[in-house]
Amino acid sequence: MLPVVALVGRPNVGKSTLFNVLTRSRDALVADMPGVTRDRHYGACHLGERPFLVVDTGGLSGVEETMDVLTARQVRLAIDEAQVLVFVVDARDGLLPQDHAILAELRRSGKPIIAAINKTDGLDEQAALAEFAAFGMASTLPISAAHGRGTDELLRAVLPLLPPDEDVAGEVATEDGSIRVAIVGRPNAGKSTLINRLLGEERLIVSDVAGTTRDPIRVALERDGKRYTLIDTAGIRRKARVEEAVEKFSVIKTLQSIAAAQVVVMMIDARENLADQDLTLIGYAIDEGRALVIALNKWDGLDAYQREECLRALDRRLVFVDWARRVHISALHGSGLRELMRAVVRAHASATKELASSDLTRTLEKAYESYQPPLVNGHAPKLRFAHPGGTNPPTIVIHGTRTKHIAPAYQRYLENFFRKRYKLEGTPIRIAFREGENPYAGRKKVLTKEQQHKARRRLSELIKRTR
Ligand SMILES: Nc1nc2c(ncn2[C@@H]2O[C@H](COP(=O)(O)OP(=O)(O)OP(=O)(O)O)[C@@H](O)[C@H]2O)c(=O)[nH]1
Ligand SMILES: Nc1nc2c(ncn2[C@@H]2O[C@H](COP(=O)(O)OP(=O)(O)OP(=O)(O)O)[C@@H](O)[C@H]2O)c(=O)[nH]1
Repeated sequence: MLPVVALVGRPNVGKSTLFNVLTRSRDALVADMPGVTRDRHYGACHLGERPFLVVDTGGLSGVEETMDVLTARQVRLAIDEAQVLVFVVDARDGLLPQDHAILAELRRSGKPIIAAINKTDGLDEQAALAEFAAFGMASTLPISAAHGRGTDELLRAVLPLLPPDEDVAGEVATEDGSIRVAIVGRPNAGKSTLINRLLGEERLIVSDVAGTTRDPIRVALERDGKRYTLIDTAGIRRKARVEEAVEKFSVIKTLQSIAAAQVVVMMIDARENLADQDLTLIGYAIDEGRALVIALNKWDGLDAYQREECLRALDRRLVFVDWARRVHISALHGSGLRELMRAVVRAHASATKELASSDLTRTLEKAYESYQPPLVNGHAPKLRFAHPGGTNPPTIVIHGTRTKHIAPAYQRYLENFFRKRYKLEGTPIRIAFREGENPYAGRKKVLTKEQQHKARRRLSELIKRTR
């Protein structure tokens, strides 16, 4: 499972800024729960050699009476869930009594703590550090989250503290050739019911009480000659009650399951409206490059009008994942499951499809010929070669000039072109542009068609050898 690093500190010390640097996200993943005063952010950090989940806890005030009790409890749960705590303080404010109170609390957890002294830009670093020496901590690092300074050092300090990678189920699953499937969705969407159905036995306990499935459970499944490893997760709780604390908890589990899977089955209760959380989860799965199938569950209880309304609403809100197959199922009665698993297999096949350089380049040429990117200062960006950059998700590396100026709309056009050509259903596609790394770079000479062809072949051989 992805290890978890929690950012904790007073409000306004720069946790969100640091979070954005670590996750490189423009739009942080916000788990918005009704009745929760402060949102928490979750995101994956892929900067080091090992990815981890970052949780921006939203802040402890250190003064119990003045703060929302619920918020404090959620921060504590994040602390419980994390393997490493990054304690963020503000060098400009100096050391405040609240900082001491928060640190005392972090220490009670017994987890490794790194103190990040933020906003040291424009300050004398040594003087800033000296003040916080009173913490008596081994790992105290000056950073400037806003300027991205010191964050590499922070990563270097965090990585050795992460638990060893023990995603055994994941490895075994890869070895035995099974498809790792995460079944995610809000509480009561029917995740456990679906798994029980697929397995044909009451292996998991299903209950009407939201929140019966606490931990990710992995189960092997063989069906129609295909092998799967199913990952069931706790749903994201919505009840504004005592269990709310557990709600936040499970966001982490859900994200860990998505990270461990190859295909995500997003379960949506067709009797309920699509919630922002559903979209948030889909967005996270796409960001992580996971293949995706959308299962509209509880289709059994709907009349024709309700079905139509449901589909219309989905069409409107899920345009950004129009490549993901939607399957209507009834986990309870077992209908639609064959189609669901077929969609999973197809999505997995697309996500892991091997694409050939020569063919990719030909497709790129076709795409470029039929529609060219708009001119930049009177020059058209040139796209010359394409080669595969990896699978799950399929990644296509395109070499050319002025690629920095290619608009997102054109990138989407290319994505769609490649998607159609290779029939990539159910998986996101990544396109990466590279400047000046092609064999023509620096050459003035205009090559003939035949020379171009030769050079392209040489390039693809080179790529094959270096991969
Ligand atoms: N000078 C300077 N300002 C910073 C730095 N990091 C963050 N800030 C500023 O500090 C303010 C608070 O930053 P946030 O990232 O929102 O702080 P936070 O801890 O997430 O705050 P809460 O969301 O209230 O808990 C913003 O105005 C940031 O621009 C830094 O490295 N240097
Ligand atoms: N009518 C109908 N009810 C269903 C269907 N699938 C599940 N349910 C019911 O929905 C309720 C919740 O199902 P669960 O499988 O426990 O849902 P879950 O997503 O695992 O829920 P959590 O454990 O809270 O995360 C149960 O009462 C199920 O019987 C379905 O296809 N049709």
